[in-house]
Amino acid sequence: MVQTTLHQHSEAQVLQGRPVYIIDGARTPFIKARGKPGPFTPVDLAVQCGRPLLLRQPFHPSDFDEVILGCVSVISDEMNPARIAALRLGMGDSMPAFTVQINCGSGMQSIDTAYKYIRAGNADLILAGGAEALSHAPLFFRRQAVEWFASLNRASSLAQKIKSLAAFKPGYLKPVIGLLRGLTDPVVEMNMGQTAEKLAYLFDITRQQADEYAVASHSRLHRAQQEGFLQNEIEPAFSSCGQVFEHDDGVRPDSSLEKLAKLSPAFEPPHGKVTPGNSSQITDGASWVILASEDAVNRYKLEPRAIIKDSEWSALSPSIMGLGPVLSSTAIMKRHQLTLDNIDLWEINEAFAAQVLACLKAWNDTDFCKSVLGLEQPMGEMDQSILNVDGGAIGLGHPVGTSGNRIVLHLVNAMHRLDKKNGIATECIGGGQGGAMLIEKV
Ligand SMILES: CC(=O)SCCNC(=O)CCNC(=O)[C@H](O)C(C)(C)COP(=O)(O)OP(=O)(O)OC[C@H]1O[C@@H](n2cnc3c(N)ncnc32)[C@H](O)[C@@H]1OP(=O)(O)O
Repeated sequence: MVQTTLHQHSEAQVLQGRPVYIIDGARTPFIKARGKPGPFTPVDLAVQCGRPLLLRQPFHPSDFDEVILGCVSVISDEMNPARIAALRLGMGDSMPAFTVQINCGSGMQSIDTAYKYIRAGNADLILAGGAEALSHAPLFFRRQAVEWFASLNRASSLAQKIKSLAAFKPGYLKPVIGLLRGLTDPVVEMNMGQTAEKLAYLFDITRQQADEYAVASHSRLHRAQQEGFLQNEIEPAFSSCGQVFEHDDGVRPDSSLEKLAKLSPAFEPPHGKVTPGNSSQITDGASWVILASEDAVNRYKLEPRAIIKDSEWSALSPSIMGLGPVLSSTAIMKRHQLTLDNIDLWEINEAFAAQVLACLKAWNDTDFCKSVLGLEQPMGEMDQSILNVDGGAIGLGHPVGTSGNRIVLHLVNAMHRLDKKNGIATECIGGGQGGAMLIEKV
């Protein structure tokens, strides 16, 4: 049984303040990390999609009040990537900018921070994004190697230097892969894939169910690409050596249950259910959303696309972090007296197929809904035809600091295309948290 309880902010605390609108947004194509640093750093990616986004606005880039950017794996040449991106985007020396990090929630945290600033009257126009280049995740030396380098550095005489050099062991050169460390929770000592395995076990998700979900995810994304549903959110990215990236390149249109069934478990061999085929991919990408107050809308004659109605963050054991969307979305639904059926479209970030399916099962589980969510009745079954309608991170990839931003951007676009009134974008967060936003089409 899952041991956690829903902690909810009070209604009075969250439902006051000025309306906050989503005006526009753009992202790069998501580019699969292929075992070596990709062509773009996080700031490069943020600038690639930020430039065309800013150029099409009726106001000057310096008219923003603030830039907020989510980024998990900040590289050492780009400390505070938000500020570097703002400067490279021509927003001016006086543009304040800060970077937020809440693991996989970072790209949504930037939107939520902007939402709360504007709602409270502290700002009128904010550029909020996420940028991640997982292909650039660092390699570390192990501790013994760092100590050896330090002793070599300290050696002042020739004799000391020779002594230090003689102490070198070839094993010191074996790197520690920063990405693997970053995707492992240090408190429960489980990597993210193992947390999905735990949910598969707790909620009895079969390998076939996870694979079926993954096949559907690839096929929805492929259809969205073919039909041009993603064209109004993707801006091409141009590398310095002339490569042009126009499409998300992780999609495998030929995915089938037979092919996926052949893949070995990635995290709990030999019997685990989480494989490379039903996990989110390791990917580079960036996304931005522009948020504005009513004053800014009137001042610049903007056309709002959506209004942010509410947001919620929740926390639970890191070992079951994948249930974060259930907690945070339910808190919002309770506050607005909504049921699963009242939400027209859902974006649940696909960290793992088993994790998304566990969320759906949790909402339909009487004991879970009673003991964890404090509900008399289960929330019920979600209609999967309104969930991740154009695929998700299994096919697209999951640049961790960006995905939360992308799902909000995409939800708004999908609500307009399908003429749907409201939607929830939600995600699980490594370390044991969840984030959700309730969005309404304007
Ligand atoms: C809070 C959160 O959001 S937690 C989530 C955070 N993110 C993560 O934890 C990342 C999870 N994912 C991973 O760690 C990695 O993707 C792994 C370890 C599962 C797999 O890594 P890789 O082996 O590099 O995966 P890769 O995508 O290259 O697939 C390996 C092979 O599987 C096979 N494969 C994968 N997907 C498919 C598919 N849909 N159909 C057929 N074959 C497939 C292919 O043979 C592929 O090799 P190829 O690309 O040479 O053809």
